[in-house]
Amino acid sequence: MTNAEKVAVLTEALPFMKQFFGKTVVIKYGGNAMINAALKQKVIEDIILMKFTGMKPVIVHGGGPEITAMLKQIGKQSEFVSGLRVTDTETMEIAEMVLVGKLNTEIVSLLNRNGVKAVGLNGKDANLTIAKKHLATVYEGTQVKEVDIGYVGDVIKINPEIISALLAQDYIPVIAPTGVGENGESFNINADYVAGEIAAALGAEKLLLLTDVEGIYRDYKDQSSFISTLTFAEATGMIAKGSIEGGMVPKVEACVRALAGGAGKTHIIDGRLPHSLLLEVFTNEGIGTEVVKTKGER
Ligand SMILES: Nc1ncnc2c1ncn2[C@@H]1O[C@H](COP(=O)(O)OP(=O)(O)O)[C@@H](O)[C@H]1O
Ligand SMILES: CC(=O)N[C@@H](CCC(=O)OP(=O)(O)O)C(=O)O
Repeated sequence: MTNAEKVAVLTEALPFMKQFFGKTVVIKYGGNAMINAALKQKVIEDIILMKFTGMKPVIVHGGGPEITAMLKQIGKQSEFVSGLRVTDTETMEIAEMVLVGKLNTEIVSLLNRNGVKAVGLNGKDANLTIAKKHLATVYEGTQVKEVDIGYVGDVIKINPEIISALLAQDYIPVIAPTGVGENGESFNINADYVAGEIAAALGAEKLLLLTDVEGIYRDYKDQSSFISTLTFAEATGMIAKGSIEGGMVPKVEACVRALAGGAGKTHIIDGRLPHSLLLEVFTNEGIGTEVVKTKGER
């Protein structure tokens, strides 16, 4: 790279550094970018760079594949209904061990070893994520049924004071996707939903969801149908039509929820691409699919 090119990269980043200085950015970290060690290090580096350029990153992490692997080790098969893990008492215990005990502390430790101050939280800390039982919607022919899938939770309230207190003191909060019920019971919540609710509760400038595809496709089977900007209304329409399926549904719903709750902009980006966070935040083109209230904002 020539000196002129190096300067161009830095000057291109400057307006974004100004725009996001002091602003809260929620990052949902999961999927492939979390399993692969080399990618993990790059995500951590990006978050640290974002922090040192003045942003206030908040991390919400997943860990679905790791929960599945741990359940397999104890001889338990994972079962999903409408993309959500059927969670009996034993599964809940394992999910909490993996998400809170293992993955949350791993991410916190990686950040701390790289020069920032990170603090781990789960839904029970300071009553951060209040939840109630989620009933899964299942379609059988023309019939729609609601099914009890155990300790799977819907967020009913986020108490963001602990996050705000940590951000004010320069810490990076790292949040595991569990919730607490009215009787103190634990709930397993899809991490995308937790990220969407947290972005809404904080009125975050941005919600960035890392995934294992480039972004959203109008038709998932047709790679040329990639969409770079989608409005709130278009996204809701695509879910209703069934053009967004499986693991992408909670992501898009999380974007819609975050925007409805007051977040600025939301992005679904490719976690397989090294430094995808930096490319999204600090370049004119950005990457991935942005889901926005109305077209034309930046
Ligand atoms: N319209 C769509 N555009 C892009 N991906 C889609 C679409 N519909 C369904 N998908 C699926 O959603 C998946 C992303 O969800 P998931 O695998 O749960 O992500 P992660 O593990 O990163 O949280 C993609 O790999 C893809 O198979
Ligand atoms: C209810 C439910 O399905 N919870 C998820 C929580 C973890 C998660 O969401 O992890 P990813 O973001 O890596 O998929 C699960 O048990 O897998």
